[in-house]
Amino acid sequence: MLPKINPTNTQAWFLLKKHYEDEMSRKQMKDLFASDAERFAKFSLHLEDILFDYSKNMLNQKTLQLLLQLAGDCELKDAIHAMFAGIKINETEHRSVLHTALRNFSDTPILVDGKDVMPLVRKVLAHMKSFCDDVHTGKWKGYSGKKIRYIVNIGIGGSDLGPVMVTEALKPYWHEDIEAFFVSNVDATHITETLKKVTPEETLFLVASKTFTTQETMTNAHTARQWFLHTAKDEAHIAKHFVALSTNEKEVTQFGIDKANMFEFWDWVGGRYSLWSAIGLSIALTIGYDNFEQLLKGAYSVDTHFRTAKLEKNIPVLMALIGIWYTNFFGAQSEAILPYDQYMHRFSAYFQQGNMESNGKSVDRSGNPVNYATGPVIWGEPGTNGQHAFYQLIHQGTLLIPCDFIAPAISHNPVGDHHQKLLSNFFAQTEALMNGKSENEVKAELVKTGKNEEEIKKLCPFKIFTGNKPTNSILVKEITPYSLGSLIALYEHKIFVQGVIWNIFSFDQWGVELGKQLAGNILPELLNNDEISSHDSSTNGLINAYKKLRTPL
Ligand SMILES: O=P(O)(O)OC[C@H]1O[C@](O)(CO)[C@@H](O)[C@@H]1O
Repeated sequence: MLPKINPTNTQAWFLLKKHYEDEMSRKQMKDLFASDAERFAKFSLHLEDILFDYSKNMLNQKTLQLLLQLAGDCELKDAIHAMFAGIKINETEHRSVLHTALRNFSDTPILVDGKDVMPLVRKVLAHMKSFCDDVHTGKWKGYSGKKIRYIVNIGIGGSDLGPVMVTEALKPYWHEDIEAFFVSNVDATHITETLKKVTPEETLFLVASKTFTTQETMTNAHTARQWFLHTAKDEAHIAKHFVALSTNEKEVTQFGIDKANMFEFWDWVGGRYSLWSAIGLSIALTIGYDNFEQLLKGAYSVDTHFRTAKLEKNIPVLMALIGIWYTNFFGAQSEAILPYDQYMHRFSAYFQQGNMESNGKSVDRSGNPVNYATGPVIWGEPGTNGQHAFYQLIHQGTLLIPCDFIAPAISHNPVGDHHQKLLSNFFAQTEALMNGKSENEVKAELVKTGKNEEEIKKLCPFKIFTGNKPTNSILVKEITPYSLGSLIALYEHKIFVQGVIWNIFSFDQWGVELGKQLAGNILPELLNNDEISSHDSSTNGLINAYKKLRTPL
């Protein structure tokens, strides 16, 4: 069990508030740099090929010491131990939280209800490996004897976003004979457009759903099945073209997928933490099993760091505490994740679910409403595109938006000076966000352009940058399966630490249920043209207008 401590009742919270009000709310980050030549060395950490620079934040040693005290007051170390030990910290669903077991390369057993889960984990990994080998070598053939060329993963949320993000981020590692597609939206356009690109004889559908009851996934899977049978005719051929990645054997067999073609995982794997499980089969098929294993190993290395490093040297802990500092003391409401790597273009979308489904909660672990802010809005786009879209607001808007900048030192596409240009923008942005541009600097610049005094006075306010905008910089040698695994695990553990301190349950997602329930009520109402009056006037009005509009002219 996790402790039930209201963080605002801790001594650390009180001291942090005072520290913010008396000291840090008035500090300029550039002064912190000017007064300490060692600031970068003091506030940055290395973990293998990853450099985490958190020096461009509104913090000093005292801030860190108080944030670490907060972690102590909220019994973070015990919570970390509880998660890794398989204690049922997902209390509202009475489940362990063990995505870390899926990438546990040690010999340590991990017990759930007194039973070691590691033999099961290894068994499924071995099944995934032999299946990948069979598909890649052509031993596994489609019904007409052709090799599998296309993988279509049908899933949504965690059963889609993780595999999409990882396969996109690792495109340079794709198996040369395999092309992967991902279908998630219940909008028929998604499956229709995908099916145009593949052939029934050469396609393997992976129906990825923890529950195997998710409306979007089941609808798309049935449509794919029909499309397949339209050409293949014989239902017996389904066994060669449909496999299931799920925890729900009963539903899988009911759908018509042979138990032998089911890759199992377990209720202690959260949907948004499931890419390491059988849900990662699309990843393993696309980049090869060995690369998938490297992804797991990169995450395992971070797990070890997270479990064993002192809190003050612990990167995910620091990432989490810095986030809490801005959310709860500066009033920041969102955080941007900005990868300067085009392949990582779905990284922020992936952690949008990771963070927001985990920590978008307003009831604490005792069931009471919280009296403090919890998870912020997470968003972002790859650099440099974002610079020409929304950075204006980050630089000069009224909202404080802490940003994470992420980039590889080595590009997979070393063409001309593209990568130097890309990284010059990364470094320039974090510098500009921190330093800003003062009135004197703006005036001096305008004088140089030959503007007169009146013009300068008029223009000056618009050209000032206050600076003091916080950023973390994460530099990675190269985006490889291993380093990507590490990066993902860093963010996963950040989310965990924040949930512990905010005294919320990070591993359930009751907030997605109501919409699903109501859609279930509304769907039958859309199947006829009767006028509806059972809802509020807006919902009735919209449904009735839709029924009129859909009638062909
Ligand atoms: O894998 P499943 O059971 O289809 O669920 C898909 C997604 O739906 C949710 O349960 C709710 O959106 C997510 O947590 C999950 O990743």
